[in-house]
Amino acid sequence: MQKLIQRTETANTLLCVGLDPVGDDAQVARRLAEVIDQTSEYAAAFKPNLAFFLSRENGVQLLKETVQRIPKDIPVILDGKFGDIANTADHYARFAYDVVGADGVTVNPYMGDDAVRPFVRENKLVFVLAKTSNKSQYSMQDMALTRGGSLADGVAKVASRLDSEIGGIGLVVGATNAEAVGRLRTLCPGLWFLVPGVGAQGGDLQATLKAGLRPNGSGLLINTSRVLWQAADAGATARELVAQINQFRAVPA
Ligand SMILES: O=C(O)c1cc(=O)[nH]c(=O)n1[C@@H]1O[C@H](COP(=O)(O)O)[C@@H](O)[C@H]1O
Repeated sequence: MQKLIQRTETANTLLCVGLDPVGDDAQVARRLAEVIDQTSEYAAAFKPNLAFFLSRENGVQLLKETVQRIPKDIPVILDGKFGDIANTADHYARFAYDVVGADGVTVNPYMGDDAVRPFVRENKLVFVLAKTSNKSQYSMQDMALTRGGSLADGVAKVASRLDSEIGGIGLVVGATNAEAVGRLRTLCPGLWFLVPGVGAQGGDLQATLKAGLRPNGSGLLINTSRVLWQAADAGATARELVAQINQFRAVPA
């Protein structure tokens, strides 16, 4: 968390550069290097999505090389949406942190908090899926709990409790539903939110920032992946996104 806060403050950015590489192997290695080098200056974090690496031969090697190329002061969140019993989760955690060298992960909390705990380590970030950006998320995440609120609200409460107990927990909240961003911000005033869905999925950047920024102008990591991968000039696109985001942030005291 310290690394993330330090990076967002030093570089004055909340942009998370998503790395979802598509193309043939030679193209992909070249393009990954290009996107990382061009966007580093503007990146608060990088988020490689594991699926896009595992879908190719030598994907783990490519992922390791990708993480090694990222400047050491920028946190890397491995988006694996991991979620299994603690014994198995421990192996996913070893993969993410010890093999790949990530600073954080995304975790699916469906199996309960013992599926999340193995990812908590000193200086690591664990982003728990709460209200996702996809179209059919509501069929699960809006389900009413007998104790009140929705399943997404319940996840937010568990995440808050875990964070105060062991620290290092954030939420994944899609930018496609600004109202939900605001609701979860009310439930979890202090947590960092990883927010995908801006760009290719059509999320409303302005409404998301308005609903989710903490009063100090931080607390959100705005992710975009395809937009940067496909950009003719990824650096200029990242710079423009940071400028748009910073317009809505409170001026630091
Ligand atoms: O956990 C995620 O990062 C995630 C959660 C979510 O609710 N929605 C979502 O799109 N994502 C991921 O964020 C990235 C979005 O990519 P773009 O739509 O291309 O910006 C992909 O890697 C998704 O897997």
